[in-house]
Amino acid sequence: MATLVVTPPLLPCPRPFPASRSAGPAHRLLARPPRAGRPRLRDPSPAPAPPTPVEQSADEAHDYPPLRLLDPPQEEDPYPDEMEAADPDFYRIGYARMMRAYGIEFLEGPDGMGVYASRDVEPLRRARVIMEIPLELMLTITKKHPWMFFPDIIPLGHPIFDVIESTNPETDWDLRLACLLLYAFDVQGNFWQLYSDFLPSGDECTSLLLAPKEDLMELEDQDLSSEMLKLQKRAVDFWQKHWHKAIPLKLKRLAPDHERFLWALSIVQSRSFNMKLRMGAFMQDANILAPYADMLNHSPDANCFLHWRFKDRMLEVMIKAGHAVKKGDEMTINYMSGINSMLMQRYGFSSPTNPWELINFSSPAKIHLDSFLSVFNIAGLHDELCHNAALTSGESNFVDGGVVAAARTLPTWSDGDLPAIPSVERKSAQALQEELRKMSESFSTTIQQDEQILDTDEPIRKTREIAINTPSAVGCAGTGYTGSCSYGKSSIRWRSTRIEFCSSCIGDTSVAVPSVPVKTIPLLARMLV
Ligand SMILES: C[S@@+](CC[C@H](N)C(=O)[O-])C[C@H]1O[C@@H](n2cnc3c(N)ncnc32)[C@H](O)[C@@H]1O
Repeated sequence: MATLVVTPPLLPCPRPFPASRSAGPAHRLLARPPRAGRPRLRDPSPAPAPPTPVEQSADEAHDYPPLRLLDPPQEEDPYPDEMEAADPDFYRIGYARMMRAYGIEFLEGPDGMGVYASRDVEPLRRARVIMEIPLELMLTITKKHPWMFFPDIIPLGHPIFDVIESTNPETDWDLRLACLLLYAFDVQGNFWQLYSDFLPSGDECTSLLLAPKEDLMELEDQDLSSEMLKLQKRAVDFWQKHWHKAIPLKLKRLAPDHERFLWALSIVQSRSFNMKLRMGAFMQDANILAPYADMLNHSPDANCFLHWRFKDRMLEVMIKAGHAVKKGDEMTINYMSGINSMLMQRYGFSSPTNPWELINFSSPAKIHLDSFLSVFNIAGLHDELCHNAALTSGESNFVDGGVVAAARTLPTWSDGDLPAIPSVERKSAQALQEELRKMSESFSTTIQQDEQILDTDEPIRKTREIAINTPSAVGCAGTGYTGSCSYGKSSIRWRSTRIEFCSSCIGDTSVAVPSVPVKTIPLLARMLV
C-alpha cells in the first residue's frame, strides 16, 4: 500500500493545518476559536473570558431560556380563564438551538484537547448537566433499516446518498458516518465546516488508520498491525469503489484522494459513539458524532456519562451522581471497557492502568485465586473484580489497573482444583514471573528508550534505529529529520504500555518507569513471600 501522507485542507474553503501541534504539560484556555487551523498550545492569542455559564442540576436543566423566534405575547394576561398555554416544547419546534456548557472549559492537555472543570462541584445525589448538545448539531445515522440520518442535510438525488445507501447499516456504520461528515464539510455555512477547525489534522490524529506500514511495525504486535492493515485496505477499497474517475464533481470534491477519506474515517472512529435514542415513539440505535462532547477524553474510572434527553432531543453530558469535582479536574467518559488493543484499534491510544488488559500466558503454572485476591484486597470473581474496601485500613482504596487486570488473567486455581501446597504455589508464581520477564525482554527497546524517543521531535523510525544501536544517543539532534506524527507516537506508547504492564506484574523495580506515574506493584514477587 502507498505511504499515507495526510494533511487534507478542508473543501471548499481550504485552511492550512499546521504540520503538528506541540505537546506540553500546560493547559491552554480555548475561549475564542481562531479561524485558521486547530487552536494550538503555542497560539499566543489572549483568551477573552467566556460568558459565565449558569450552573444547573439535572432538574434545573429543564428551565429553558426565553424563545427568540416565537416569543409568546407580552400582554399581562393574554389568555381567558378557560384557556391553557400550550406545552413550552410546542414553541421550540424548529427553533435553532446552540450548545450550552456549565462550569467547564476546553483546554489542551497531555491527551490532546480535553474538558476540564472551571470550578469546584460539590457531590450531588443526582447527576448534574455540564453540556447540552442539540440533535441538530450532531451527525447521526441509525444503525438498522429503515436507516435515517439527522439532521437531514443531504438533498434527494445527491450521489453521496447512493454511496451511503450501498453500505450495510449494521457493519459499515463508520464508512457511512464518514460520508455524512465529508458531505457536511462541503455544505456552505454548515456547522461542521466551522467546527472542523477544532478537529485534529492528519498528523495530530492518533488513529492508526493513518499510520504507514513502517509505523505499524513499531507496535511490535503482529496481530494488531495486520488488523490495522486490513482496516486500512477496507477503507481504501471503499474509496476506490465509489470515488472512481467517472463521478460527478459534487461527489469527487468530498474526498479527492484516499488520504482525505481515511482522515474522515479516523475522525469518525475516534470521536463517535453508539447510543439508543428515543425519537417520538421509536427507539433508534444510532451512531453519533456529537460536537463538543467529542472533546471528552477516556478514563475507565470516568466522572461523566452521556444521556439522551428525548423530550427536546438534546444530548446531555452529566457528572455522575455523588462525584465531587475540583476546579481543574479533567472531565472524562468511559469509551469502552476493553483491552488495550481494542482501544488502539479504534482510538489509537493505550493505558498501562487499563483494568481490562490481558496477558496471554502459555505456562501451565497456576496460583491460588483466593490468596492472590486477598494480597491485593480485591474481591469478586474473574468477571467482576472490585476493590474490597472491607479488607483495607482505609489508607488507600486505589487498586492499580494492572493488578486488577492480572487478577482477571493470571491462571489461577481455586479450592477443589488442587491442594493448597505453598511450594507448588511458589513454583507457579516463579514460572509466571519468568514468562512475564521473557515477554518484556522480547521488545526491541526498553521503556526508558521509548520515553526518550517520545521526547524527541524526530521521526520515530529514525530515533528507534539510533536507540537500538547507541542507546545513550537517543534525543540528540542532528539527524536532519523533523516532526513525527501522533499515530507514530501512539505505536511507541503501545509498546511501552505492554512492557510496563509486564513489569508491574513482575514487580521488577529495576525497569525504568515512564513519566506517567504508575504504581509499580511487586505483584508476583509478593506472591513469592
Ligand atoms: C474523542 S477524542 C477526545 C478529544 C481529543 N483529545 C482531541 O484532542 O480532540 C479521542 C482521542 O483523544 C485521545 N485520548 C482520549 N482519551 C485518552 C487517554 N485516556 N489517553 C490518551 N489519549 C486519549 C486519543 O487520541 C483519542 O483518539
